[in-house]
Amino acid sequence: MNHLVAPSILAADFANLQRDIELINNSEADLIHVDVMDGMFVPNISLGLPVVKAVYKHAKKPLDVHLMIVQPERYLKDFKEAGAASITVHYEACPNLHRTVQVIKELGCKACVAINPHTTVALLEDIILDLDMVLIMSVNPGFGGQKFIDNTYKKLADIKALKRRYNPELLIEVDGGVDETNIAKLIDAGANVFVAGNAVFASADPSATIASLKHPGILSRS
Ligand SMILES: O=C(CO)[C@@H](O)[C@H](O)COP(=O)(O)O
Ligand SMILES: [Co+2]
Repeated sequence: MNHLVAPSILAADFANLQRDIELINNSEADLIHVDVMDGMFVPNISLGLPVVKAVYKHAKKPLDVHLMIVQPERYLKDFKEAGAASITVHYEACPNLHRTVQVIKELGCKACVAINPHTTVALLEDIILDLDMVLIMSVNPGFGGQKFIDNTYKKLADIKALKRRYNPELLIEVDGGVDETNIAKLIDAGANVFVAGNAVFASADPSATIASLKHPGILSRS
């Protein structure tokens, strides 16, 4: 399949959020990545349900909601109602992960589990069959603009092997420090959904950057 690009609005201008949503709408982006942080699971607070609802009102692309919160099962229905097309919960935040994943699917959302850089891929073996997508964190969650962690490539090799064995349709998302310099190598390593925050919104021409993430190897800038 062709890979998907999901700009993260964490790096957007929150005072001009509608403008930045329209920018994504009119770009080659496939998804809109929404980072929800609670100041507990991660040392940062970002945005919550009212903002997700406001984004959904203007979004023409599916919302890929990444919950970096403790006990995310408390809010799954709320995020579905706020407009989430897919819901990502963290392995590290869910003691009853199987039940949490079933609830996400019963709500009609795509179910995704994220793992932090220190969490080994092997821990996903008994849940992978139930998932639509796995998110490999390539930075420690909590902040945009961090340096990509190279061990991600090893983790991609591991998740690719599990995917081949148990769930060939599984999507593999990479989140953190993705940009025009590493996306081609990440595609080669087996990832097919790419979150990009700073690479997009800190660039001079965000739409052109999205286009070049969508077509790596092709010079999309004139
Ligand atoms: O989930 C997170 C951070 O915790 C991400 O989605 C960031 O928003 C990605 O930002 P960049 O590393 O691409 O700037
Ligand atoms: Co994210």
